[in-house]
Amino acid sequence: MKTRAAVAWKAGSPLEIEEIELAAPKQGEVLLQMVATGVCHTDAFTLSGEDPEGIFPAVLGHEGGAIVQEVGPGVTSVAPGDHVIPLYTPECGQCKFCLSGKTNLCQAIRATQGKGLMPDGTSRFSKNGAPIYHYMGTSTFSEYTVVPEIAVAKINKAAPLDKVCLLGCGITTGIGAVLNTAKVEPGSTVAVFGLGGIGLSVIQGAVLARAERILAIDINEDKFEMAKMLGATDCVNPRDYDAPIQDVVVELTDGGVDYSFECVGNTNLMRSALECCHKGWGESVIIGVAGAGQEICTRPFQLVTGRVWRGTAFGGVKGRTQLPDYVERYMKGEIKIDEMVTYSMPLEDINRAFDLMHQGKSIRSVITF
Ligand SMILES: NC(=O)C1=CN([C@@H]2O[C@H](COP(=O)(O)OP(=O)(O)OC[C@H]3O[C@@H](n4cnc5c(N)ncnc54)[C@H](OP(=O)(O)O)[C@@H]3O)[C@@H](O)[C@H]2O)C=CC1
Ligand SMILES: N[C@@H](CCC(=O)N[C@@H](CSC=O)C(=O)NCC(=O)O)C(=O)O
Ligand SMILES: [Zn+2]
Ligand SMILES: [Zn+2]
Repeated sequence: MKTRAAVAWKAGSPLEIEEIELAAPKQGEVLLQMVATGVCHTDAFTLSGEDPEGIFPAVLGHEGGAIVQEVGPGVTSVAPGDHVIPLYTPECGQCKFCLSGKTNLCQAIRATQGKGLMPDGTSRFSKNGAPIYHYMGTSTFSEYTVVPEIAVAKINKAAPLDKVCLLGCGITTGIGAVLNTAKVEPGSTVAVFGLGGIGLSVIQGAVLARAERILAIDINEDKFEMAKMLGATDCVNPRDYDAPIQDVVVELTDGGVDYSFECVGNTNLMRSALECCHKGWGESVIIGVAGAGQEICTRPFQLVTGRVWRGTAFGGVKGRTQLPDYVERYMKGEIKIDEMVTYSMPLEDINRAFDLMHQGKSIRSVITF
């Protein structure tokens, strides 16, 4: 069949909207009709050429809300008409990682996913006979996409797909980082570095965890209003101070925070986030994704004296078993999504969504098909 998609032909160039070919789902795969997709900073990161796994041409996008159109042979857990969120972190339930009880990082199809291919080692997308690669196993910047069955979470049909698509990455990642990865306790002091879709969702998570103090840190003060609305108790712009931001936070919090979260992808900020943690017990969670060749550093003494450095992907959330409940919590008003949608636009305008993100003017843009 044909599908209208935003194709990333090469790194650093705008996406091009065009009709491309999409082959039918094979064994264990499903064909999805995309209803909406968010645009996450990770899409921009890969498009920029900084992602060591970036491969072109590709159909990017990983924050989708979709309807199952057709299922391939052997698919039993979803049927045409089901509403789903595609998962870039699948859940097979059978691999060593899924069975460990220690991680959400299912590895059943990770090798082929990282090469832009379906589990059988081929792509379903093509143009004039030449392959176009998948992205993160989801490729949501297309009216139709094919994904593995283990990479969809079936959700409540009553949920608006143009909102809950954001649970496909940003909002779940931020909330999950607090609840699953850091396991923030009531009464804690939390610092959040970077107030985009991820950082603001960390604030939501911190509120759900009943943190007492939540410091929201960003160089773009336009983000402070939303941070306060979501529950931040203090907003801090590092540019207002001469001292390094970690020293400022330590001073403001009587020795440092219990938990910090880096939500930018800046390795200097990752160091600041670690070093603003309280001696003896403070824990810092890296969420931001940094480019090829970049490395983190700190004095080992920071860890010797009890600070802990962690990282998280998709907030440690197991998509097929846990994401449907995130949707229910949104439906009950416990998780805020509508407020995070700054712009909605058709696929034709998707490059504007990237521009708005780079200009710091959007939390999330949602593309509707
Ligand atoms: N680990 C995971 O599973 C996931 C990781 N990510 C990663 O998380 C990061 C954040 O994503 P997202 O929220 O979508 O990105 P956004 O671009 O929406 O938000 C980043 C925010 O950080 C601000 N910022 C930039 N530099 C600094 C600085 N030096 N100090 C403080 N704030 C700063 C930006 O300001 P401005 O407005 O001026 O740009 C912006 O407000 C990205 O690296 C993304 O790739 C995303 C999803 C999942
Ligand atoms: N491919 C990159 C790193 C990209 C990355 O870390 N992705 C996150 C999700 S970011 C979502 O917006 C992730 O899930 N990582 C775990 C994984 O297995 O990819 C690189 O090679 O550095
Ligand atoms: Zn993302
Ligand atoms: Zn698995």
